[in-house]
Amino acid sequence: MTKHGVVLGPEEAVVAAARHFSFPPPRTGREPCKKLAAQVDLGAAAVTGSWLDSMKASSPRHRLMAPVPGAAADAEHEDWMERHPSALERFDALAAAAKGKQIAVFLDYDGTLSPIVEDPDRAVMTDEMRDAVRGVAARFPTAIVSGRCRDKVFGFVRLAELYYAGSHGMDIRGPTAGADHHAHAKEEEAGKSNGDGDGESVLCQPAREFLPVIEEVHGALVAKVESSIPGAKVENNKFCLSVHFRCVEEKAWGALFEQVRSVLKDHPGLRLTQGRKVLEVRPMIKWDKGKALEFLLQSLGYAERSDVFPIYIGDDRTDEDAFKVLRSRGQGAGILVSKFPKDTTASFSLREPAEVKDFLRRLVAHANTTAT
Ligand SMILES: O=P(O)(O)OC[C@H]1O[C@H](O[C@H]2O[C@H](CO)[C@@H](O)[C@H](O)[C@H]2O)[C@H](O)[C@@H](O)[C@@H]1O
Repeated sequence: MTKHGVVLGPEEAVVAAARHFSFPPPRTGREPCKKLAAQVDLGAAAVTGSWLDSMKASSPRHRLMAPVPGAAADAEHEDWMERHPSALERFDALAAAAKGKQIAVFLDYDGTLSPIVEDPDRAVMTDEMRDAVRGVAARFPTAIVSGRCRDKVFGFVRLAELYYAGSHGMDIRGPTAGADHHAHAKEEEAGKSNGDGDGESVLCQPAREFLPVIEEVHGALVAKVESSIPGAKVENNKFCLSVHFRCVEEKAWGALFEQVRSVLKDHPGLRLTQGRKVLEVRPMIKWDKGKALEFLLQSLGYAERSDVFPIYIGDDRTDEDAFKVLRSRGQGAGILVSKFPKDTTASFSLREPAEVKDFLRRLVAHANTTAT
């Protein structure tokens, strides 16, 4: 067995059974949260009002569910936690479900490995979190799957042994150092490499042809939105763009949306989606974090295997595409990072990045005690 063929340990199914916990938690049909599409097509929902509602709902202050007072809110939260239990509290059950299987770990960045902050350029990761991710990567194939430009997220994480899927999975690259579990990926690379001129080998860039239009729209958005809406910030994520409104007064959100829409109306090849206080401009291709997850599983040689246990941890609507892939494969565990009840396909929850760090450490500790 390679050091990554670690088998997670024994017995905990008994504990899970004692708690009447099924894995993954079933859909009950009583999910009360307001339905929020992970991605909303601009053309289909080109009504400022509905976008504004959606933009407000991306703020915890506005919550994602109809507001309910006091005790009712507590009951609602409890009900949500029952359907999306803490991955830390149910760690033993999770480990039991992974027993004998090859674990692979997929991690979103913002809101998962680093706390959400006002300035996107300052969303740094702590050294403790880096150590935890390093520990996981030494045990299991590990990938960062982020909306950020790949270089930028690498700049934050700085671990060469990981896979990186930047630009919402539209820019995937394998490890540049220190891993022995990448034989399959290397083979894939030979067939699919798509050099980007920087001398690095790239595994997958399905939106390459959109680079010029993304550049053009970036310039137009900076000129139009940043200059007229105080606090707005346009971030170039290479194959997609982020228009941040975290620091924009709420009364200007409608104007910001209208300006973005006016720039995009001349570019039917692009679509608009939404994240946490951010509008995301993306190529109109069928590619998202879920596709990136499938691509990575395929590259690792895991796609057809039933003894694989992918763990995906993310906090945002765009991570739902990956959670859905796990649900439809009936494999692994999706873990949503959120303090608030949200409509999600994830099976488990963690409250914040600090809990993600604890979970990753626990995963490694457990692997260390059960490794043969
Ligand atoms: O997929 P992710 O790694 O979660 O990236 C999604 C977006 O994250 C960043 O924006 C978010 O985090 C910022 C820093 O905490 C925050 O200021 C912003 O409001 C959030 O939306 C990043 O800046 C975007 O480019 C990513 O698309």
